[in-house]
Amino acid sequence: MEEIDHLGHERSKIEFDVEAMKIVWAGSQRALEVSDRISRLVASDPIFRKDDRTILSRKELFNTTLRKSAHAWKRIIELRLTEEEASRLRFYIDQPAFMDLHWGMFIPAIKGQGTEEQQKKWLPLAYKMQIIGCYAQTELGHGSNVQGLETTATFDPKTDEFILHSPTLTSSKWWPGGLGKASTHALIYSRLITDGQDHGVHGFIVQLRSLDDHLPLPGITIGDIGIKFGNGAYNSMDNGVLRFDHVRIPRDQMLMRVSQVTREGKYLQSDVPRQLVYGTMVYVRQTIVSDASCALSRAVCIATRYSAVRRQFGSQDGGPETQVIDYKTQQNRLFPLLASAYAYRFVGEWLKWLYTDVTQRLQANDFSTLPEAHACTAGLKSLTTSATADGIEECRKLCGGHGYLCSSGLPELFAVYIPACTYEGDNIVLLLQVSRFLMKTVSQLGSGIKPVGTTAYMGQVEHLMQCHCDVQRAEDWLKPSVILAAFQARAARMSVACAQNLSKFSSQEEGFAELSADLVEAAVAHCQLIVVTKYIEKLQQAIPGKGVKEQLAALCNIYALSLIHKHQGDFLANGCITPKQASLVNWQLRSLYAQVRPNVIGLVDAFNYTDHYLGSILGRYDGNVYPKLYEEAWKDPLNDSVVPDGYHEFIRPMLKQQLRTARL
Ligand SMILES: CCCCC/C=C/C(=O)SCCNC(=O)CCNC(=O)[C@H](O)C(C)(C)COP(=O)(O)OP(=O)(O)OC[C@H]1O[C@@H](n2cnc3c(N)ncnc32)[C@H](O)[C@@H]1OP(=O)(O)O
Ligand SMILES: Cc1cc2nc3c(=O)[nH]c(=O)nc-3n(C[C@H](O)[C@H](O)[C@H](O)COP(=O)(O)OP(=O)(O)OC[C@H]3O[C@@H](n4cnc5c(N)ncnc54)[C@H](O)[C@@H]3O)c2cc1C
Repeated sequence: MEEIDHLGHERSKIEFDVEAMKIVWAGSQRALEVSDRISRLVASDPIFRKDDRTILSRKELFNTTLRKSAHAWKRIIELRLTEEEASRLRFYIDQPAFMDLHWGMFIPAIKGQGTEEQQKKWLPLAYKMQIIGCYAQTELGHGSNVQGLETTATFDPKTDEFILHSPTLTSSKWWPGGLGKASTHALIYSRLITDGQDHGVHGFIVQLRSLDDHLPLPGITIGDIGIKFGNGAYNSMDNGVLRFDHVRIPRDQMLMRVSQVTREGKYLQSDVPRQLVYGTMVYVRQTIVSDASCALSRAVCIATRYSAVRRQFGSQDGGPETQVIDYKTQQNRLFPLLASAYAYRFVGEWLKWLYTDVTQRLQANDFSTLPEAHACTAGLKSLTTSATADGIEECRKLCGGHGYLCSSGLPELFAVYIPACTYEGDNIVLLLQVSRFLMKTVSQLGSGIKPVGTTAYMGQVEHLMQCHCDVQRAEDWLKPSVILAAFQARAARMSVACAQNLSKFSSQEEGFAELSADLVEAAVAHCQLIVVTKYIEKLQQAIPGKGVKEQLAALCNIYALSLIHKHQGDFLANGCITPKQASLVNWQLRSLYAQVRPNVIGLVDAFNYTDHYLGSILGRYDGNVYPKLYEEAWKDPLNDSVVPDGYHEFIRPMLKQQLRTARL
């Protein structure tokens, strides 16, 4: 039977080159080719099916994680996939698994904090999957406060070993992904004690389970922490609990790039900053920003396609009803999310560059950009994950009732995504780190230290404190210089106001505690400025393809102006814009929505997601929603029998009881 493209009419209206946009989204022609090939490979392999996830029991679900991971590894070897291809393969399999932590944290931690010798010993084993590693930092009692961790690693000079111990219940490691059932090894973050002295938290490679029978090694208690939010979803991951009872490991299993313990038990601190022990978190936070663009684009793709298929009200003379995507309220909720997905893509690309740059500098013992890298990764991780989590939920609502069905793909996406607001640093805790960095920058303004990088705008603080927004007509809001000036003035004024208020407290600490809500808002304003700036810089590059740059520019304006609208309280209260200018923002937004409306299906097609990856009937490429929803309903196990199990036990006696009561 010939397949009908129910979105064909929409696709015929597209005014730009979708294939060229796919390259922009993927990052390069080669990245697109890899992504396209690997996503199809996954989609065509029955072992990677995922449509049954929500009805599997926890054990069955975890079993599919093991099966999929083993099969993926087999395919990686058979097809001799590169590291990039293998990482795309895991991405498109789209099932949280211990492998994510092995490749995403265990290996990067050894690379970042291990000496050359340690890397030579451990990395080949990890690359060949001869050991499986996880990242065990968080404890039952402490997650955000890393300095509060309680696990101890006490050096025993007699045997040249560390003794790992969990002295309290709250020191139990709690949460690490892959720890519960799969990992053989872990990177354990624990307090280093030598000669009775506590040197704070350091990383140690510890074997947890036998490589022969997978049983925990002596002194180790280990298990899964239990079922988490949402059916299926993150429950494919074995987040674990772990306790040590005086477990001994050789001295050379402490990661020694930042500091060392000698054979004699002497603690040596090299001249690299101690914060490098936190380096893996910086690396992962950077990847989480790009991941946010993936999760948000996925939800937006589903909501956009479905909004073009769905019709409700507005039928005249028997004609078709209105596509819900044509309601201005739908556009006002959906199009800023589409724009955010693109914005996060570009800021994610830039952050990757920043991270590579800081890593190269660190190799050369240049630590000058580390504080900025920490602030940017922490802040952008926080900003993008919070907005993405909210955005996925908004997309569910944009799909009306059907969005609540698991077959829409949105409930599972939401459940899997939301912990991103918590893991790798609670979003508020991370924003407070950004505000600390901003307050330091403001305090140094008069000292001759010139702010650089993402805080360079603070160098013009005097101008930014009193400048006026140059908007007379709605179209003036399309000028990048006008948008940037407004965002810079808002960010600078909010930071300066916080700094001035902080100075009224007797101690910095007390001021920070009291003003933390304002400080968080100032940090958000700064991070939004970074995203807007990086998007505008992206548009200054050559971008080939008919109409591609125009669409990206329209989305950039939607991103920036919808933020001004949403946060107009900030912009107005700080005098960055006038009420008249705020209302012109809305006029301009409506006109931008009209400009992108014919192109939105093309803009989500450019994500190049297969139906398998999207995992959504509402978001199907062909828009054939209703027959497939109808078909899917019958697959539910409840429909295996016409009369439900339990009818004779529960329903029938109740009905008969009612009959008797009615007769009385
Ligand atoms: C593949 C995805 C799957 C994800 C699976 C999830 C995995 C995980 O969740 S792993 C566990 C992640 N845990 C966290 O993210 C914990 C969050 N907490 C922290 O990162 C830190 O404890 C802190 C940053 C919130 C505070 O650290 P603390 O040592 O108490 O630092 P201070 O606030 O006193 O700051 C001291 C100084 O250090 C700077 N700094 C802090 N972190 C970093 C860093 N990562 N890199 C560079 N610099 C850092 C901080 O800015 C301070 O600087 P100064 O103000 O100049 O003194
Ligand atoms: C799905 C998932 C996977 C995870 N995977 C791993 C893993 O692989 N390895 C690992 O080590 N850990 C992992 N974690 C743990 C994770 O990193 C921590 O949960 C996270 O860092 C938050 O710490 P917490 O749980 O201690 O939160 P808490 O700090 O207890 O936060 C509770 C509340 O207190 C607030 N709060 C805390 N401190 C402050 C402050 N100073 N000022 C203002 N408000 C504050 C927070 O904003 C939050 O609202 C995972 C967590 C989850 C949910």
